Amino acid sequence: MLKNARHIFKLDPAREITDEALEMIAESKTDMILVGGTDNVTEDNVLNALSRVRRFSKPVALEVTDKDAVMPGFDHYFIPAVFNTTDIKWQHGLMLEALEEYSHLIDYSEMSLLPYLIMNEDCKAFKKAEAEPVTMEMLPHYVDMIDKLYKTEYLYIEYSGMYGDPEVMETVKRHAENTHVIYGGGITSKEQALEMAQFADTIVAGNVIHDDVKKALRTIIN
Ligand SMILES: CC(C)=CCC/C(C)=C/CC/C(C)=C/CC/C(C)=C/CC/C(C)=C/CC/C(C)=C/CC/C(C)=C/COP(=O)(O)OP(=O)(O)O
Ligand SMILES: O=P(O)(O)OC[C@@H](O)CO
Ligand SMILES: [Mg+2]
Repeated sequence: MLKNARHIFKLDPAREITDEALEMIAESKTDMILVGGTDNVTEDNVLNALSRVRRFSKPVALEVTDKDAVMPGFDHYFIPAVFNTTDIKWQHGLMLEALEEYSHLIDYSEMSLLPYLIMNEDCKAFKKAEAEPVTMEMLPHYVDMIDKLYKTEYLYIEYSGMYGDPEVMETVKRHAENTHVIYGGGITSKEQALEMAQFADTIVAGNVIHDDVKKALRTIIN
């Protein structure tokens, strides 16, 4: 489902969105809605987001950032793994804890690993995941490692909250030969969406749906 998506809206369950705005998002030409956020993600607000989005036919997936805020009903589940972390717990430690507790509930056919490189040093996810900066010198090595050694299905280049550097994305595109590249961060216009879509297989617009839904709709490139 993500493999065929060119454009995704990320809905933060911890942020407000009106019914009218949600309907505009869900009935738009975006390929998928991904529910996820870095903090204050709870069982209650994820359930609320799911039940509101489920009134529409748009595919909806959950990006799991808290093992206790997962529930049946999503079309797919993405499990983030931060590759530029300084603490292994953000790459697979918390995942193992979740598996230890919930393995009896897990259907692996509906879950995918979502490897992250978090580029915006000021964003919440960078701080939470105890990430370290990825320099231009190291970037090709990170991407080669993920693409050619780990051979992961996906690679998410995360600039959450700020528009990213096209030069970074051009380097990512050159080195990611097989992995499906997702770009997210600061997209608020069609021009930005088109620019990043040159380098990424999928682009994600998040905060703009909560800030200005009409602007958000203009980021759809499908
Ligand atoms: C019924 C059913 C399906 C049962 C499944 C059972 C179950 C509980 C399975 C759990 C599976 C599992 C292995 C879970 C692991 C969960 C886990 C703890 C993963 C670690 C998450 C992680 C690495 C978080 C770090 C931060 C991060 C990478 C976040 C993602 C990016 C993101 C959402 C950015 C946007 O954040 P936002 O809040 O919008 O911030 P801004 O201020 O910048 O906008
Ligand atoms: O919220 P924005 O900055 O659009 O970023 C989208 C997404 O990459 C966040 O995980
Ligand atoms: Mg956000």
